[in-house]
Amino acid sequence: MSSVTRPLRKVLVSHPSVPKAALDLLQQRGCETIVCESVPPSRAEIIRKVPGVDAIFWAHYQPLNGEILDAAGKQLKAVSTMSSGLDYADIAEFKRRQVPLGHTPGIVKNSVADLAVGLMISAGRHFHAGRKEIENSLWRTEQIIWLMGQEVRGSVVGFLGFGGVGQAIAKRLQGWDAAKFIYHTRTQRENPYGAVHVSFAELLRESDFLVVACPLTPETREKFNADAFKAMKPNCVFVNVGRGGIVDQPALVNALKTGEIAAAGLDVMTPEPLPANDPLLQLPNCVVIPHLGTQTMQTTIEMSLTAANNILNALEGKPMICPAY
Ligand SMILES: O=C(O)C(=O)CO
Repeated sequence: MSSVTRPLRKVLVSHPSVPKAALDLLQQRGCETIVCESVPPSRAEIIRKVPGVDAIFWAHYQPLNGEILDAAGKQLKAVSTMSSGLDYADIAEFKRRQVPLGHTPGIVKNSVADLAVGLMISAGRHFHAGRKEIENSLWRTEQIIWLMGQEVRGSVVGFLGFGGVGQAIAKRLQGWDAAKFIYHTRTQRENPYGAVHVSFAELLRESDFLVVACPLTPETREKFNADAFKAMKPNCVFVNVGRGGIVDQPALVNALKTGEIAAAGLDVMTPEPLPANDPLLQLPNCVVIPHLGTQTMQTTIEMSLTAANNILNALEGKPMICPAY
């Protein structure tokens, strides 16, 4: 009996640190992986290596657009990112050319939600300001009222966006005795957490913690502007694990300086990387971390496997696990 060997399908992998598990999976399922070596990824290297590939494993946050699709060629059958957010991808261009595009939202929600809860507590209880007081020999043992924070117990926890990440945060906060969960999204979301759909104005007015857990879109860009911060409670702890562009950052700096809000915890900001002399870093009431949402090996490996499976499914004519459109 003669066996027919399928030609190897070529997959360009845009970064050399993609977990081996994903490369092994692609190779075991009949793909040749062409791995770009440059760190940070070099567009020139990608453009040089991408012509003629069947699929692209896009493992970094540079623009993923018509330029890359043109360089790849018309035989391209699948692209998957290794991220939840797709603000750097020209989805309209993928739709127009009917190139399947995948991403990894379901996986990231757990590690991002863990981090969001960490930011709620570290910002709400003044970890950064407290550390600075120690460094400046200003630990006030003589004071009773000093670095007073916001507890989750009895608080209204509000969410802009209540998809996978927002609901994973609410799940983690079950049992923390929040007064209620409220959220603002375009449409109401059935949810087991008793979270109530409210207008954006109510979200601003009522939240003691306000967590941004939505993607950056034309609708959400700079949604948190000077007017929004003015409408928030002075004790409000603002947390952003969505995207920096959802916030007018100078307005946030002003709100934190003037006490319009109490504190902020940011995993995302503008720009990334944030320059070491950025005003955000001067604020004692702002916890800033360098976009660590998915920085655990467990989640990174799972994201890479989901991206590989998105690609394999599309190459085998099946729907992607997490299609972007
Ligand atoms: O997966 C993403 O898009 C993230 O930004 C996780 O933090």
